[in-house]
Amino acid sequence: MPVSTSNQVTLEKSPFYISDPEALYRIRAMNSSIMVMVIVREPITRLLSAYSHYLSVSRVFGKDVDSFEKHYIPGGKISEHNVLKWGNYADRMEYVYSVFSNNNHAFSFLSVVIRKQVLLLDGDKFVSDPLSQLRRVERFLGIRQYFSEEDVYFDKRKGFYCYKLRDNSDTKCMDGSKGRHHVEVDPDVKEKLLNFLKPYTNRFLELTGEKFDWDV
Ligand SMILES: Nc1ncnc2c1ncn2[C@@H]1O[C@H](COP(=O)(O)OS(=O)(=O)O)[C@@H](OP(=O)(O)O)[C@H]1O
Repeated sequence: MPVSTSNQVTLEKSPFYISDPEALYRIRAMNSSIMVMVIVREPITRLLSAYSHYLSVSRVFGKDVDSFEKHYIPGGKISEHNVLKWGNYADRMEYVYSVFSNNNHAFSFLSVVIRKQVLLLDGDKFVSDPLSQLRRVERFLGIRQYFSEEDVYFDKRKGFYCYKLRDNSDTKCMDGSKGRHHVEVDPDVKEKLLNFLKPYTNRFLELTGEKFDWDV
């Protein structure tokens, strides 16, 4: 974690914090006022993202790769392990809320916990309208509004928004491991996965009280 002074806010990120309950308890023990931001994506997009990661890692190690369908639905039967590992946020949010509410009745205190210490960001909006989510981050952290239309532009080559540096005319996009190509998914396969995930997705929406522009 970078060193910071008392008038600075330190940010630290890892995709593993919310999936590892032990890490969450250790974070809370270190500083119980820590604020947690979780970026969430539409369930199929999340599975596609995890699949793109699996493809690139497998290629580095020269391993054979399964198709998207075979990876998540081997032999026509959904791989609960693979799908739930990458597509189920309900369990993870339950950990986050229970650790940060510091009591055995996490859910009666949920609204307070969400408002004060846990922010859910919409990862799909982060792609289409990054400023909307950056504003939410600024408000949540209680820092002055910094980002504006001047700071971002849509980079046609990257296919994503990129950043304009303020101190010179340079630009910065996220590196090649961010915004990887997503394979096309057969609509029937998509429907099968969404149906399987439906109870988990509904539980997640109920748990968080958030609204997303997804098909559930
Ligand atoms: N501006 C911009 N440029 C590139 N990528 C963008 C951008 N905004 C959001 N995204 C989405 O961020 C996804 C990668 O996020 P993370 O780095 O948090 O994921 S992880 O830490 O690697 O798990 C990445 O997911 P994948 O497309 O699956 O790679 C992107 O969809």
